[in-house]
Amino acid sequence: MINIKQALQHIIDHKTKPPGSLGQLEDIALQVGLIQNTVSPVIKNPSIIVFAGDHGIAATGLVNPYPQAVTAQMVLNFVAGGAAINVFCKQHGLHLSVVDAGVNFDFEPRLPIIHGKIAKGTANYLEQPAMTIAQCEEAISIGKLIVARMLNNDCNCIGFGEMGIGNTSSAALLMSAVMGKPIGFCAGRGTGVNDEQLQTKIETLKKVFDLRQLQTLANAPIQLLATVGGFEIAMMVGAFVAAAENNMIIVVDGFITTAALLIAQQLSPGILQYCIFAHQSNEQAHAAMLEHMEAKPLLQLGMRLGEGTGAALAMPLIQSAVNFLNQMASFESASVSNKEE
Ligand SMILES: O=C(O)c1ccc[n+]([C@@H]2O[C@H](COP(=O)([O-])O)[C@@H](O)[C@H]2O)c1
Ligand SMILES: Cc1cc2nc[nH]c2cc1C
Repeated sequence: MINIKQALQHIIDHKTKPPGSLGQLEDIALQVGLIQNTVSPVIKNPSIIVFAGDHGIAATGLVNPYPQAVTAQMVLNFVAGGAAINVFCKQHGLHLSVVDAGVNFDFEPRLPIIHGKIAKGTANYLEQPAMTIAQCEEAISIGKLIVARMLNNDCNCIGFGEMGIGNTSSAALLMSAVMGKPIGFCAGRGTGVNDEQLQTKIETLKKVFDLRQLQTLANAPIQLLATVGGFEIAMMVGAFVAAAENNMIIVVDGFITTAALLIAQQLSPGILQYCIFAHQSNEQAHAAMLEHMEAKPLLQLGMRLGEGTGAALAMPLIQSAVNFLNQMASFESASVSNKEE
């Protein structure tokens, strides 16, 4: 008896092309077939979710060049359809959901956003843990519920994105603790700090790392997340876990999203088999984080925007992988001569 993996590989290898000539698209076709346990997978209602949240540290101005208020302003921009992610979703026919995971702003209830606010931003982790364990667990639960709702709407492929001024700092701290790499290696320019601001960011985050004893939390994902994470990151962690539990395709965006996945991986060790890595962000430590996960990102466009923009751009490639698997002729069906085997 051949198993599903062998069956998929056989079909891929007998399409009218030299073996391996569709490169990474062949890996994606195999992976999606395995996720769905079928030789004819389908992508249904591909969607992007952008989780937004504010960070207490951002109000200090020590780690981020843009003011905290930009998080809420960008959420309103998402709602108005004016952000990069809106443009790409429209172009590629993707459904877009925007989640208020914890933005420091009172959005009108009638706005078309998912109101999942845990609090109006995290606490400043220079002073106290970013959130309580209860808040962290609540965020994870809401993330799971959001994915359950997408599943009910017949979606089986989600691109995960985020928006949160200051969240490259959370991501760097999570990376540093989980991967055991120094803060100076994990912290990057985010939205665009200059050399002097980068030094201040690194010094600040080093202080946080020591103060919060993050080296002791490398294998305590919930505590680590509560100590230096963000509400949008925690909600994304829950969403990742639920998506894997439900055999959905997880499309991972940039630096912050991948940091959330580092935590999700600790909670759900098999999660990577459901993950497709959309792109390598220009945030300098993203490459090392991807390497740590043995991930091969589809795109490298020098992007570092977030919002799920890389995930949105990767969706048509994933669709192409599924389409070639389902629609391309085989050597046999097209009567094309194959190499002698
Ligand atoms: O996705 C990425 O790789 C990425 C890299 C750098 C910055 N960002 C975005 O920029 C914001 C965080 O940057 P910062 O400098 O405020 O920490 C947040 O809204 C992210 O979506 C995103
Ligand atoms: C303008 C702006 C847009 C963003 N989108 C995601 N992060 C962002 C950060 C800024 C500053």
